[in-house]
Amino acid sequence: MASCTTHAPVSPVCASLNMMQVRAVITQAIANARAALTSQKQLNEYMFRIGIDEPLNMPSQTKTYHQHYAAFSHLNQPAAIQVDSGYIVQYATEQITSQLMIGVDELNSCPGVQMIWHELISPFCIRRDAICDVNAKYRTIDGSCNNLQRPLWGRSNRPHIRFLKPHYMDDIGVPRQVSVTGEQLPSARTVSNAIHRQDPCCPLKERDLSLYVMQWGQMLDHDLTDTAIAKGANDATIICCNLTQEVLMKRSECFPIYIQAGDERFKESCMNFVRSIAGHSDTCDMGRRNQLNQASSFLDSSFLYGHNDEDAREIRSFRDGKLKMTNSGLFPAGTNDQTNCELEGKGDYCMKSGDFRIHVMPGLTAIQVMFLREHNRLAGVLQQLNPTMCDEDLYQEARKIVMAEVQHITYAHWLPFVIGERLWKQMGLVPSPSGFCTSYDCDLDPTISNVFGGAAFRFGHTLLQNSVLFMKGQGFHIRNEMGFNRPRMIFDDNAKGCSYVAMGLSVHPASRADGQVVDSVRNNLFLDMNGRSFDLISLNIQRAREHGLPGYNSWRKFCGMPYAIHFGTGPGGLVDHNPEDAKKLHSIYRHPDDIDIFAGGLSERPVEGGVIGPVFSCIVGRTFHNLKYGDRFYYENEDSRTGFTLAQLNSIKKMGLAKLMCLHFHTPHVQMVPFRMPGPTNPLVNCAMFEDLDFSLWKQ
Ligand code: HEM
Ligand SMILES: [Ca+2]
Repeated sequence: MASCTTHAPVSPVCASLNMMQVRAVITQAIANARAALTSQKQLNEYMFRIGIDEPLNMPSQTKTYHQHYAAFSHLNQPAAIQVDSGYIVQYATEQITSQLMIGVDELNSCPGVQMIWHELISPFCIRRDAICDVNAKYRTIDGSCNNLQRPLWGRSNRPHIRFLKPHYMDDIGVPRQVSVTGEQLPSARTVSNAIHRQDPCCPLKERDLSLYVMQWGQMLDHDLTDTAIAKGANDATIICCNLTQEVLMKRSECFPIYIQAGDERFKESCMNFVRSIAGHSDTCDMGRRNQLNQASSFLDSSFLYGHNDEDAREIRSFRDGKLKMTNSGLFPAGTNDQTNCELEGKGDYCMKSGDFRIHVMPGLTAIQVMFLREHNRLAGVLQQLNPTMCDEDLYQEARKIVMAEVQHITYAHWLPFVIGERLWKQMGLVPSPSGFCTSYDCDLDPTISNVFGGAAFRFGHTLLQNSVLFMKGQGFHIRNEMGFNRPRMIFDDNAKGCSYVAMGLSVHPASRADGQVVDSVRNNLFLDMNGRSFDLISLNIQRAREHGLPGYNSWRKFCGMPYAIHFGTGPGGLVDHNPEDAKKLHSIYRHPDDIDIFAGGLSERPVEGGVIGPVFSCIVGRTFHNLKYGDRFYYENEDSRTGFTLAQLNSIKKMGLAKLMCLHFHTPHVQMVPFRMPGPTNPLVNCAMFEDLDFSLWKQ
């Protein structure tokens, strides 16, 4: 008689395994991983003690370029506690697969192996979980419980998702370093020099787009991604250069960038590069290395409100629904961190906002301040209308409106300039002109993908100019190097500096999106008093390799485009590149399969009306699709508990960046579309002409 229970057939590999032996191998691998972790920590402490690793510096000291980098790449507490478990899971996975000589996917398909693994790893595993209030009216801070069936989707401090299986040399976690021909890949710096060097003449301007397109992009990036990077003892910067080969081999988080002799900028042969920490899955499965995103994946203005509860609490005033704000309308100093910026003048301090990277460029600080002011304005008006509303409700309602404004400006106004109108429409990203447009699909995972943060959304680096346009008086240019992590410009003239920086963005053309990147970040990133600096583009290329991101050709296939089998621009080749760029790629790569995703993607011809090429547009478009359709709180969704009323929504849809600039940057007029340069088709308009929200609709 046939049995009613059906068992999945056990694969021949699983059936051939001796479970006693498997248990012994796993036990030993975990023990080895723990021992390796201990010796890593001892080595880190030693390197710190003997002064090789660089400590976080004191506020009064001038920063080195490493300390500037450290000020930008912060490890949050909720990520820091996962470092050890991530290390153990990854190290043990490597050992088990090599000992048993069986691939990780096959091992994971054996129920017996899985059972033993989970039993033995559980004491070292930090399992993630979330308890949801299904009736909650508002988003959580960390993004948990957005999807009520999968409450962890999109939460902060989880690994990225992968659109494609990673490409590691050992299939588990060793970065790609070898060409498909078997030779070494060109160094990331060599690629940067060959493909991304700025034409010495001048960064040509991008059509008529203003630098606001760039700045809005970085703000979005800081809403969506913040990859955790490994730190040494006491949060020191791990140093990977000038070490003996023996020590370097022992520092598993090191992946330094080799610089060829005769480099146009760097005399030394090594650029420091530290790997992102290994993050494990929610249940600590055996698996390939993946990286942790400290940001909440949703487009939820977490750059302002914080990606975790601790940060969110620190920036709230807990009075009248407002965020903490100084009399000059700036963020106040954090309670215990003055290391994330460089103090240059009397009264300078490092501001505390929802995202740690607020100071990296003054334009970013200004746009964050704009939303701080907007939040407090909204909370104030809501309180006037509804005097009995408590702090919590005022905070949440104001936050809900700010999040909707950011989503609206992003989807309705910013995206078409980036991915072009055709794709914007094709991918269903256009908000409806008025009314609801409910689009929620609970099966869509909105978690940010590795390739988005690790490569595609870094496209903004090509839009940068070499200077900040400071609109004090007639306005003047200040080199970017004077602005990295330095809030001085913002504090200038009793904090009016913030408006001078912000207004400069709207009248400063973006650099052309041609794959070339200005020297201020490609040669002089975080330039310090010793004349030392980084190349941001080398970091991007190396980062993608160390995250295991497959090469450009694999992403062409992912996007439904034909593989390039030669370096020509005709059929079967690099059909989305100009001949000069294809030639540059040919000059350094041995095979089209070797082309790094950042280099290949950024050097594509932009799609019509956009600033990025077809591959990056496909990845960015798909991400914003997931962020719209996979977000239960997306602003256009009709939901009587969590959404807006029809009239409120229509009022929000009339808001734009121009109005926000008028409200918060002391200006009498702004051009219609601040993402474009002012001109005959985009004239300056008196601020009184821009509509504000109809607040009567929020009277309860
Ligand atoms: C304003 C000047 C900017 C500076 C100084 C800057 C600097 C940096 C640095 C130092 C990193 C980390 C590199 C690494 O080690 O992997 C980074 C990452 C990144 N940048 Fe920029 N950036 C700027 C503008 C932008 C813009 C305009 C965009 C997008 C439109 C952007 C998107 C990104 C993304 C997506 C990442 C990866 C973030 C993560 O996953 O942690 N950046 N940037
Ligand atoms: Ca977010």
